Amino acid sequence: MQAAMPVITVDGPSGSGKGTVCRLLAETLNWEVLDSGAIYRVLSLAALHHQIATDNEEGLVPLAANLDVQFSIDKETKKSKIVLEGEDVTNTIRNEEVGAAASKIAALPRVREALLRRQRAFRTEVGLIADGRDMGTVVFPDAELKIYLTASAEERARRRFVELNEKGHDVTLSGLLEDIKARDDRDMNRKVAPLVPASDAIVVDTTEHTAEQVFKQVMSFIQDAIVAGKLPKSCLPK
Ligand SMILES: Nc1ncnc2c1ncn2[C@@H]1O[C@H](COP(=O)(O)OP(=O)(O)OP(=O)(O)O)[C@@H](O)[C@H]1O
Ligand SMILES: Nc1ccn([C@H]2C[C@H](O)[C@@H](COP(=O)(O)O)O2)c(=O)n1
Repeated sequence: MQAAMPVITVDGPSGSGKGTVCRLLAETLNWEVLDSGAIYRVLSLAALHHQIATDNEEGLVPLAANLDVQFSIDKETKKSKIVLEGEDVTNTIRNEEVGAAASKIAALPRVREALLRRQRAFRTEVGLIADGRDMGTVVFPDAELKIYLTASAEERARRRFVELNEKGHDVTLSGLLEDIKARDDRDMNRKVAPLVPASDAIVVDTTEHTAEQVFKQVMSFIQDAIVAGKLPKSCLPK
């Protein structure tokens, strides 16, 4: 039987820099990425399209189990592309309303259960970088390396403010801080798979560090894991 491919999990609250670090890691190691938040976001958009409320677990479970979504990498731009029921939703799923709805849907135990197999299926031919909230605790408890990124809520709101301002969105820092705190509260205090560091995760507070510094730090943890025999030396670029 073929051995399971190695997994590095990167969990943490919204705006802690998971997506940024995961993209850099995947490029460097030439591994696949599972953006599990995108799956919850796509489901919340599908629920909106099908007029299913975010607290209607009965209605959401079959939608989650049969979600017609494709994740791919655009060959020219090298950016990820997400198609839901034939519609390109790559940008639509990134807005704050969809994020908040995703966080509500994600609190429903049977919805999470229905999405488990789809997430685990990302562990295929090469190594996997898994980005989310419960990657190290529930989805890949046997991951070779687990990272938990965090940062103060104020810094995370500031980062989001800069990002959305650059994209021309009309947002306020105080509004974003409120949204981030509400999302933290829901994600950290739900009954199933709450956002907590796995007991064997390395916790990195990124508040005072640039994305490049955080990436370098995580690369040093990968080096340590190789020395400890947890990750194969072949995972590093020649
Ligand atoms: N260490 C950092 N310092 C400053 N800005 C950062 C840092 N890491 C990421 N950013 C910026 O902060 C914003 C949020 O980062 P990112 O999307 O990677 O966070 P995330 O944890 O994946 O959030 P979410 O869970 O909501 O998807 C982006 O604009 C990104 O460029
Ligand atoms: N593994 C995951 C990933 C995401 N969620 C939920 C909770 C988040 O607030 C929401 C959106 O995630 P984001 O794209 O901002 O990372 O989805 C979860 O519960 N478990």
